[in-house]
Amino acid sequence: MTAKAIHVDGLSKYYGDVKANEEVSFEVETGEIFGFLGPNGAGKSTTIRLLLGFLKPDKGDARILGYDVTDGDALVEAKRKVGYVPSGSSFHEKMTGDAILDYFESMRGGERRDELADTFTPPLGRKVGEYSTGNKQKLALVQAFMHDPDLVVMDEPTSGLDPLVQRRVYEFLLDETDAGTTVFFSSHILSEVEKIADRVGVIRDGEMVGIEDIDEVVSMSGKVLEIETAGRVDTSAFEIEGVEKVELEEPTEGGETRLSMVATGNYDAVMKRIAEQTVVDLSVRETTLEDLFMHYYA
Ligand SMILES: Nc1ncnc2c1ncn2[C@@H]1O[C@H](COP(=O)(O)OP(=O)(O)OP(=O)(O)O)[C@@H](O)[C@H]1O
Repeated sequence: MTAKAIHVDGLSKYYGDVKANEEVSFEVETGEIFGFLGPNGAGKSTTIRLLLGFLKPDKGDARILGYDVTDGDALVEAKRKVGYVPSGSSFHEKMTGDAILDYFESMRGGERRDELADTFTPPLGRKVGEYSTGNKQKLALVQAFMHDPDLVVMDEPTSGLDPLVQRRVYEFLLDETDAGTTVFFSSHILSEVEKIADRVGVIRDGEMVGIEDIDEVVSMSGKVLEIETAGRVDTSAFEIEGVEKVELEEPTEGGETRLSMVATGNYDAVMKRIAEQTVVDLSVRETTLEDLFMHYYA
């Protein structure tokens, strides 16, 4: 049986009294994009640093590409096949981008260096101290992929990038995973995870609170309906099978009532019930990870 790209079982890490990770378990399949989602301080960077062997776990197992990250020799082997984009890359400020890439190339190869420099265009001839945050991030991406790794672990990879470059990164990652590379990335941006990930793990207070398939999340959660009606409506009007989270705002001074709900099917019954009202405004949208996020964090 081939090893999972990432295998984490019961991983726990404490900084003194501070719980950073507790009993975190998940697996990432080869070729998938796994989004690791949570707000600031949830424990994402700690998991990533444990995965790359920068920190030792207090408890639990972590394997990347089948290699035990707590075994020094295995970790060295693994790192030849793994790329890493740290959070807020901290390259040596006095070195040029080219010199930094030379250094990484000497350690583990760089057969894709030129191609990636063309894709992300960091100003390689300049010293990193003169780089903008976005340029540092571009250099980090070239560095992480230039040895053609099997697995790339990224801590908030698109922070500091403008929307156009972000899009280029998303397209690049999707192409890479089509070609068999596995991508694990952390984010606190829900729309980003939703755009590119196959699955998402949600971390809260150091604990994994949910692992969901993106397609299932979207199809399971149905449509969000927001309605504004003239006059009062009671939430009981929408006590219909397949309608959930009916919320009512206080009527405005003009007497309009705003209602929102999530419909997971049975749309005909919902629409008929809506048609009984005097509808001033109506919007329908797919549920997003934002809604999922609220589900876990509310
Ligand atoms: N070196 C450290 N010493 C003490 N506490 C730490 C240390 N590093 C992280 N923590 C704490 O551990 C918890 C998890 O932090 P971590 O950086 O892993 O979260 P994160 O989800 O990556 O957050 P962010 O999105 O802000 O980077 C937080 O409470 C944080 O304050």
